[in-house]
Amino acid sequence: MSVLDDIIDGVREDLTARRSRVALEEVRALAEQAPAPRDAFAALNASNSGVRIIAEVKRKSPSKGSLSEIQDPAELAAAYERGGAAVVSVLTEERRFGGSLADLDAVRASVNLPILRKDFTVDEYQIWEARAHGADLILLIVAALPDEELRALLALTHELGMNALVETHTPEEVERAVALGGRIIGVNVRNLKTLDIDRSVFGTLAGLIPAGAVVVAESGVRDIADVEQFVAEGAHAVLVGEALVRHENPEATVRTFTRAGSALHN
Ligand SMILES: O=P(O)(O)OC[C@@H](O)[C@@H](O)c1c[nH]c2ccccc12
Repeated sequence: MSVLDDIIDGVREDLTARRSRVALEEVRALAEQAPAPRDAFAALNASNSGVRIIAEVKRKSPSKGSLSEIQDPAELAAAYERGGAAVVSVLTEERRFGGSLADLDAVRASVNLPILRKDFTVDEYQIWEARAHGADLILLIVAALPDEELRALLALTHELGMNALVETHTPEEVERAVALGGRIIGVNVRNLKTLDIDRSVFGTLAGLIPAGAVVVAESGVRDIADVEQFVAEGAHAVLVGEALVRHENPEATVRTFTRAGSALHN
């Protein structure tokens, strides 16, 4: 069984437990009362300067264990916003990433930016839940689900006025993401089946994504040189977790990364 399959099994179990506490109808009612979603596509698409940074609140990971003792996700997210992040990503998966919906709530209350609820989305319940907790963008991992299910989840996302970051790792997955109508397409340079990083995957796959889509490079950014490289290879936005949560000054790091692309891009 791959790491991805294993993570998804845990996600489904946790989902069953949440669903028995809060019924889908209740979550839908909360989603309908939530303030209107922010336009994450527009936030990521503005292309007149620099690279957009999607700054992630990430406590731990299956490959590295604990990354940082994040005492206050709200304060971290506020630092990302001050540094010029375009979107804040909040990992809500609990077992492997140590996240929660409480982290999402804390971040929603502290920033004005669009928020990505970063989780292994396998069920429409999670999309209603994301909206109920104020998220504007959700993650759909192409490797995790067959096309019919992805299509239904993407349709619900758009119906609720949200956007999806459609994540790929192979040329076939990019083809599927494009055929499904993904407007924000991510290339994760980490293979979720093995957890190995291969930064060269980004350049190979970015060229397969048609104009009009927002192209996001995900994972493996260590420093400004990595950001520059992804931008030179066609990234409009770069999603960064570990390098920010480990840094003593996340605000300054986001600011530096944001400027990294401006000389190169268009
Ligand atoms: O910490 P990093 O290497 O900067 O990576 C961030 C982000 O890309 C990574 O957290 C991620 C990308 N796709 C995912 C899917 C699920 C969970 C996590 C992820």
